[in-house]
Amino acid sequence: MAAPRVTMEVGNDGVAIITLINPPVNALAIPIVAGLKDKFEEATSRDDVKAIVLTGNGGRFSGGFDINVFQKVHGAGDVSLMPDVSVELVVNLIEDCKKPIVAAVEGLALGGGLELAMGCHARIAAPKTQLGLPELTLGVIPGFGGTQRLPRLVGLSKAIEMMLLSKSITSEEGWKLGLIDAVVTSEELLKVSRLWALDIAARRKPWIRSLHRTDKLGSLSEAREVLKLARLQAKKTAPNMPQHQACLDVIEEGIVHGGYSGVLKEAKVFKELVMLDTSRGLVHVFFAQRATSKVPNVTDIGLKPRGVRKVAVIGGGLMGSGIATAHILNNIYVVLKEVNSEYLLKGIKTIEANVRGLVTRGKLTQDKANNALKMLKGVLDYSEFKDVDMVIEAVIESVPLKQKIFSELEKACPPHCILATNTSTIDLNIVGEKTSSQDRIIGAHFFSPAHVMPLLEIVRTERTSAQVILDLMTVGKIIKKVPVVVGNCTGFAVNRAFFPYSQSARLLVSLGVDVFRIDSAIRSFGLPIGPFQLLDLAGYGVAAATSKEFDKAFPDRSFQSPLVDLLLKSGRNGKANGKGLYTYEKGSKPKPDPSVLPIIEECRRLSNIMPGGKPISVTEKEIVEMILFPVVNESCRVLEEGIVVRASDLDDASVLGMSFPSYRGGIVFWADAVGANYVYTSLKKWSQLYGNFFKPSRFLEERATKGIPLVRIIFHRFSNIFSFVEVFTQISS
Ligand SMILES: C[C@H](O)CC(=O)SCCNC(=O)CCNC(=O)[C@H](O)C(C)(C)COP(=O)(O)OP(=O)(O)OC[C@H]1O[C@@H](n2cnc3c(N)ncnc32)[C@H](O)[C@@H]1OP(=O)(O)O
Repeated sequence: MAAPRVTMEVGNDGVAIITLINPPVNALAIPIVAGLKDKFEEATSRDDVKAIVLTGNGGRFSGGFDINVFQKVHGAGDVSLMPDVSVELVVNLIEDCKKPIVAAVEGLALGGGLELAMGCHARIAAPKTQLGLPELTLGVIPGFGGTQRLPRLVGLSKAIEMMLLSKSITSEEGWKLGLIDAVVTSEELLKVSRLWALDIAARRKPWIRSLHRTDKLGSLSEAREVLKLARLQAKKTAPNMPQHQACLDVIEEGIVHGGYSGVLKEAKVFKELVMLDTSRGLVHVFFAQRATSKVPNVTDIGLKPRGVRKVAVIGGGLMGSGIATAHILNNIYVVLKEVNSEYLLKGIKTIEANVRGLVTRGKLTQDKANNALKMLKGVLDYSEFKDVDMVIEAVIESVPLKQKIFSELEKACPPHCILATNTSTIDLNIVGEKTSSQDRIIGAHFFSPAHVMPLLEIVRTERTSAQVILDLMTVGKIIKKVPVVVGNCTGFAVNRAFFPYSQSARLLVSLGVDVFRIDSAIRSFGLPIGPFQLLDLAGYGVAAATSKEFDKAFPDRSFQSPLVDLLLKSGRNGKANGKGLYTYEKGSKPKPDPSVLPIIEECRRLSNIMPGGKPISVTEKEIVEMILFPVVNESCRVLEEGIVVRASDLDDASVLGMSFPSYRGGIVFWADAVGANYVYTSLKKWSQLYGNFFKPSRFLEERATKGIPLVRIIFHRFSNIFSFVEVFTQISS
């Protein structure tokens, strides 16, 4: 790939076109920033240049500052690696330039990209260009003057919404708001921008420095009211993230003391935020998410994805209807098969309700909803299966039933058809045992609700073909999931790594710790709900069934708690029957139910593991660690067995599938931040006190004693199996 560079061409009309070239998104890498400074200095000093147009190569203006530099800053712990762009380039060389500068924006202008454009004296955009300041998703605030210029261009409330929610808008909306001066076709973009720049030079169009504007900010008291509301909202929605309040403080500085003062404070606060763990975690997740689309021997061997136009879903229960919904919403034709018309009707009704729910929440237009529902057909036999490209089986977890279905599918479907199962526990080799199509059998493990949750675990066996894996990855992206390819084992990657999560919570209860205190500690750590509220939500029947699978697979480290059986015996089944550990009333938050306390006492009596018969005394921090370190321990086994391609895949999957807080970077990244040795010594201590459940794995012990971070693994695939070699050099995850 050619080195990132900035070019300049001066036309006969006296307009210098400065172009960013750094595919694929023209990220503002260090050489680009240096190149921009050079070119703007040159254009300013040349007598033959009357005006300047700034644009991006390849149909994309810029995806913002190069996020790789953040990783370098984090690795080196040295914030001075960040170049001075805000004052030196955007204020001095662009906004205060004595020649007019117009940004010609196409495709996308995000983060630093949009900030450069806002420093220009006008912005012309191609249709449907994506405009936004998503820096808060990386744990920082806009750092090239965006916190100051965006409110001055679109108004305070809209700017706050765009920054705090990292919400981008189109160029058409930008034009209505005043962020964009004109929307023109892609073909006309450069021509119109040149003329616009010349018009500014000749004073036929206004020469506007955004930072100097105040007309859209409203009065000081109005602005303070807007900021106050935004602070309250951010406190609720982003309690553990400092960048939201910091962003509002910096905006306020500019309103009270002027834009330039705001720019200076912004630069200072940016540098503080980029060094925090929040930014480290979020930047890690950004790259982790992109890394999942690179699977050795699948995506790097020249295969082309085959189109998937028609999908059959077998089973119209909660999972099957969610899966069908996800496909029809993305224009993939779905045949839903059920065993009788009653179940089929129920499945179709659930899908309709899913789609209607999105319309009610404003996430889908009525038109799109109607079109989506036209992509669905219910059937009771296999006659429609003769031309399907993929089948996803989503029936109950019964081995004989699944085996029967897959041998029927082999006859009913064309030979190219992908045969996928949504099982969450059963070994895929067993599912496909009665077929001779093992190369087409694959796991498509969705998380409930399947049309909402972003993770798709793609489970491969030793025999699944690379083409089938690639095809499912491609469909996954079309239906807006993040596909993570994992190996075949009980629970696959996410449920396997997190099976100790609920077990350790139940173990703590048996040791005398309060159920609701446990949930509250986990919520404060950053998960949306605690393990017991999750138990209520999943239902105790499901919990009992999955526990059995894990007890069977990992008897050496499974904790048998009587709690779920006792709850079931008392007529409770969680949220589903309105009777759980919490009480559920329409319109109010779940409340702890004091009437469960005798059941919990009985559970402790039966477990009989409290040392000396007395409840153990633990801090909130210890509660979190005693629940999550066993998850880290199991994650180590998942890494050692090569169930994931790379450690960061497990980070990504933990964030998307288990709602592990993204600002902590995912389960493995967090464990490394805490320190493998600390995790190991804690688990060792607890295993001596409370038994084998906490016993550190071989992999963790080795990492901890050798001082190697858990993340440092490179996987190679030999024949069709993952295995790994350790490396002792730093690699990017
Ligand atoms: C000081 C400033 O205020 C600070 C900043 O500007 S911070 C940066 C703010 N910008 C952002 O957050 C945008 C981040 N990027 C994105 O959201 C998306 O990549 C996008 C919408 C630009 C493009 O999406 P899409 O077409 O799906 O491509 P996607 O796979 O995400 O990215 C393509 C490649 O570009 C890279 N990339 C995208 N934006 C990048 C950036 N700002 N810096 C470095 N690399 C970037 C990705 O890592 C990926 O690399 P890979 O192919 O090696 O994996």
